Amino acid sequence: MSTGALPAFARGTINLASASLGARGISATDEFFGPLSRMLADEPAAYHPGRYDENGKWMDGWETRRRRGPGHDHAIVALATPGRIRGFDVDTAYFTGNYPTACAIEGCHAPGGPDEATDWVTLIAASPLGPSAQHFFDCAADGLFSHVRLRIYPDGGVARLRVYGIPALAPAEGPIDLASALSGGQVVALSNGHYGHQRLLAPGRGVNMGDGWETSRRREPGHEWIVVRLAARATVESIVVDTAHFKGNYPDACSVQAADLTGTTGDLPTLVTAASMFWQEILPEQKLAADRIHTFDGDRVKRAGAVTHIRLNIHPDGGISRLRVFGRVAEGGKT
Ligand SMILES: NC(=O)NC(NC(N)=O)C(=O)[O-]
Repeated sequence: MSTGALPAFARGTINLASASLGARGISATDEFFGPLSRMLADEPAAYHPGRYDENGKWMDGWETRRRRGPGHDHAIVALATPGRIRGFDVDTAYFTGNYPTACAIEGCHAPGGPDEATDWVTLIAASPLGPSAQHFFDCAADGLFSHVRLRIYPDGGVARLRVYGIPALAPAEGPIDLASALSGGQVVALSNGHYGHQRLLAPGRGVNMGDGWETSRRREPGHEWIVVRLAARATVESIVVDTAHFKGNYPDACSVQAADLTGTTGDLPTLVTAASMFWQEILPEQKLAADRIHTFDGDRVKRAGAVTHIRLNIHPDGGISRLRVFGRVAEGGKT
């Protein structure tokens, strides 16, 4: 089961198999005890001792029935976005008498969906699994993958599959959201993330107040901030700040700074944090309102040349559901 500690290969990646980022189960040989979709849930697997449904014990994951003949079960997952895969976590949390004895994983790049003619590449050769534990596998495969196929031998349950990778930046004619997690935008430092920050760059609108970045109440002078590495070096044209669901705790105002860190401090949080004190302001302080999408564009966003990082300041504290930073990729491209 999940301990929260991630291996080195997961650094700087996102979970490309995250349901809340858009990953989906495409097909499975069997889903008798637990549907494939449950294996992609973002939250750690749970166990409810007394919970049964019409098929048996309710288990938090994908679980097939006991095979009574040859063969093995497998399932195909469409990743949230195509990307480069760095590694996997095959988590058998709470599957103690019904975990598969081994798994293997293949990948393909088939944006329209795999079919009979699709070429699958082996990413993880058949490897043993144990009861109720995370199993980390690193993956050095080159190239982009849009789907993975998980094979389990011969049958059983997998609580969670996490696919750690780096999203590919899709080519675009006009401005794109360079902060989007699905393009490769990442939070690299922040002053306070007491109630979470992981969903600030997620696609779509927040479903509730837990779906964004929220600080604790600030009890001293100053303000809170968060630094985002953009998916590519780009010129910023507009900024969207969405306070969806933040009604009694939206920030009074926000401002944005930016910098081109190409070839400088990298993403070491302490260095980025110190340097960001002097970044140029591209959006001066703007008042915010509760539960609303704020679009800052035109002359309000100062043209600052190509930048790789932005810092969103919120005055003095509060919650932001989503941040979008629209711009055009500059010469030199991906950060
Ligand atoms: N106690 C169980 O979990 N049994 C069975 N599984 C479910 N989910 O009921 C099985 O055969 O693996």
